[in-house]
Amino acid sequence: MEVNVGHLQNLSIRIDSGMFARKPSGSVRFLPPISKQQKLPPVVSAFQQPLRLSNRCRTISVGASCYRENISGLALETENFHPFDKDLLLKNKSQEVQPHLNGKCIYLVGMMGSGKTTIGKILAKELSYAFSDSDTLVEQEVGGTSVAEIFKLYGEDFFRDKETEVLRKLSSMHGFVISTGGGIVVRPINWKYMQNGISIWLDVPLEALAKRIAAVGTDSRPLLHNESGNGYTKAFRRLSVLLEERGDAYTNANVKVCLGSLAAKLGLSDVCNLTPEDIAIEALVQIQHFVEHEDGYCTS
Ligand SMILES: Nc1ncnc2c1ncn2[C@@H]1O[C@H](COP(=O)(O)OP(=O)(O)O)[C@@H](O)[C@H]1O
Ligand SMILES: O=C(O)C1=C[C@@H](OP(=O)(O)O)[C@@H](O)[C@H](O)C1
Repeated sequence: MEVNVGHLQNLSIRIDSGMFARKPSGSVRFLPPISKQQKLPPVVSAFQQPLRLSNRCRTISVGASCYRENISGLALETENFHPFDKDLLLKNKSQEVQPHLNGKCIYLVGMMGSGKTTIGKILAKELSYAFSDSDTLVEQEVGGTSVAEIFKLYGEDFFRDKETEVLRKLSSMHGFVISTGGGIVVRPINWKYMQNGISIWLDVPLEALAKRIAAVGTDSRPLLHNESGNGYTKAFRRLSVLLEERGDAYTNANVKVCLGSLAAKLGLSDVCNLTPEDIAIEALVQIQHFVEHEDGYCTS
């Protein structure tokens, strides 16, 4: 069997079945010569699996998951198989990155609805870290009062003070992935606390943010109240203003995961087609780059 596997930027390769070693699980691994010949670093796995119809799955005949610099993986061609084994890629990348973190906390920053909680939970699980959410910690500090109630009863400044206090406490911790509130970036002192860990900005286009928020409603997000119009329009309008105010602050993060660029890299026309796993893998790739520069270690 011979198949075409993908286009990694300008690179197009052909792989034939003689280069595969089959594993009992049904997945196959590339034998070493392929990476040497093609100067491709670790091609993590290739596999075949039965047709699964889902709007997140393209159907192809062979899946290959590979990693090359900041290209997380891709495969194309013919019929009936999932593009690549994201779970395996996620696991391998986490295992590669984890020892170099030295227990440093990971802070996810980004606008409301950017996926900090969703991606944070995946990263925590894969890195064997604990997961925490600064909004939840603030709520606990205020005797179990919800963020929306805190805003209503005590105002935003009170909330921000509590948020900073929570971050100060977290800054002495290890082994946590922390999903922060979208506005945490506005106070410079908060960046000082986050400097003890690695901060990751999830940069998501406004349209996608507004869609996600419209789908879940704005009840828990007081800064999105007081707007007229339907859910999407309300969220879009308010988020535009907030992004205008905060856009620069997010760029302080150590690492940026830009969903627009990631979708383009994976050949997807819309960021809405990116799965949380795609985004988590990209976050790990970018963390790895950051740690490499910081520590001078190299994985390839
Ligand atoms: N990659 C994604 N694709 C589609 N929906 C997502 C994605 N990431 C998060 N969501 C959804 O968007 C909403 C907001 O996500 P969440 O993780 O709570 O964001 P944040 O913590 O940044 O406010 C949730 O309903 C979540 O299920
Ligand atoms: O952007 C903001 O200022 C806020 C974001 C919210 O957190 P999420 O980003 O988790 O929704 C929460 O902290 C509060 O409603 C204020």
